[in-house]
Amino acid sequence: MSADWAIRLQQAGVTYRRYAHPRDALLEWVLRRPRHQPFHALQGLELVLQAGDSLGVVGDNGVGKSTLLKMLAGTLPPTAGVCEVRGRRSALLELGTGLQPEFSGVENARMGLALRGLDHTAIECKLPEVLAFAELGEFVHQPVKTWSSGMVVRLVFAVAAVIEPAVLIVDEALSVGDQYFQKKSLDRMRAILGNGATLVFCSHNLYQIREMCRQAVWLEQGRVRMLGDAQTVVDAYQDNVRGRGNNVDEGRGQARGLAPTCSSVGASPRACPSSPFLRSVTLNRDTYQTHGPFSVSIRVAQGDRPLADIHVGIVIRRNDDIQCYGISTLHDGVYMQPLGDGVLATTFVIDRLPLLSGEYCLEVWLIDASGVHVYDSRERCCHFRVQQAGQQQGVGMVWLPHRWESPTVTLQAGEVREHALAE
Ligand SMILES: Nc1ncnc2c1ncn2[C@@H]1O[C@H](COP(=O)(O)OP(=O)(O)OP(=O)(O)O)[C@@H](O)[C@H]1O
Repeated sequence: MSADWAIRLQQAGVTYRRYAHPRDALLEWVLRRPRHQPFHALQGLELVLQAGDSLGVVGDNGVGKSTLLKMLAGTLPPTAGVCEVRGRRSALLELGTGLQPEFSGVENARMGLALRGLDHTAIECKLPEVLAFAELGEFVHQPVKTWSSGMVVRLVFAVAAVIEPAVLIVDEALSVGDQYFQKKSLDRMRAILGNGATLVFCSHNLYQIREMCRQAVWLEQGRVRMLGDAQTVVDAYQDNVRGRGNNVDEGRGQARGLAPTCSSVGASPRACPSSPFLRSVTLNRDTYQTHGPFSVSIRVAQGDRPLADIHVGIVIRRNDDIQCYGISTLHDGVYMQPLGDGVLATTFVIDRLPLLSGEYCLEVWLIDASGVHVYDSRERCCHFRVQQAGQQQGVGMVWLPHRWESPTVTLQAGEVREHALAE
């Protein structure tokens, strides 16, 4: 094992005490007799994370992800085994953890920095940076109990991020921030990683896990089901979820609910309603032929974002929810073209559509240059039908390029079967 480890778990576990009734905890303490059931939230975790590495944590609800992050953050000691973390750690856990609701934002920021080991001089030095990052304006002087959850996460992330931790631990909390702050936070996390810190990141947004993390761990009922490179682990987890017939958030969760889908507003099957960012997604027709041309026109508002920071991702999905294909301008290395008036446009073209008969729809995302942040999205929009000429094009979902190889046989009339069998 390399000496450069930042996190080391050896048979680590956490067992909670579960009480049938809240008063049982008090009675247990007073009577000195157990009145709880032990619940093993984490068991036998073995993990070594090298300094500078990044680990995503995935798994269903209630499998122990937050418990693991709390243990790594030091707020919940393991009840079994060993959990070691090297260097200054900073954690963004459940929303509002450690905040004093009656204190103002500034007072909470000071307290947060002190809890992370900064002395008075260092706190006063870092405080302006925290406040500038959080961008809360005059609200920082108000008690945090009057804040929205998005404002709370701004302050908590700012405190967690500005101290340049050796180990940064981020739980799902980021998802309550607005789009602007989510992007800012993800960019900051990348910068911290780039400076050599170690990251542990838990999210139900698997796209973000894939993009942010080199490794991932999949937890199941408090145990490690799989540990390895993020792509492999996330793919395996998604396969497992799909196998159970559930939908899994592949990364559009952030943008979910931002705008109505076509079907929900009863719009034309070929065009999606506009929104501030994704102005229009338009199909040139509503029925296509297998091997015929297919194109989608997309227009977006540039806003104040640089051209290089605006990319479009597109997914074709069949009506049984199978994702047929997804690609983006980012992955293809192309940029949208300005049309004037702050509008950018591109057309996604398939010259010979390989899809076979069926009903399909589109998903379109507007993403940034890191590929992590989603500015806007449309889900299950622009429904269309594909018709194939007949069985000669095959059965299934998609026509695959193919050929049949067999020895050349020259057959004479009347000797078809004998000759073919002799071969
Ligand atoms: N303080 C506690 N006392 C008893 N049981 C707890 C306590 N905290 C969590 N648990 C239980 O431990 C298990 C793991 O909880 P945890 O919050 O770590 O799951 P999670 O994977 O983060 O879930 P989610 O994705 O829903 O946030 C759950 O069954 C939960 O009910």
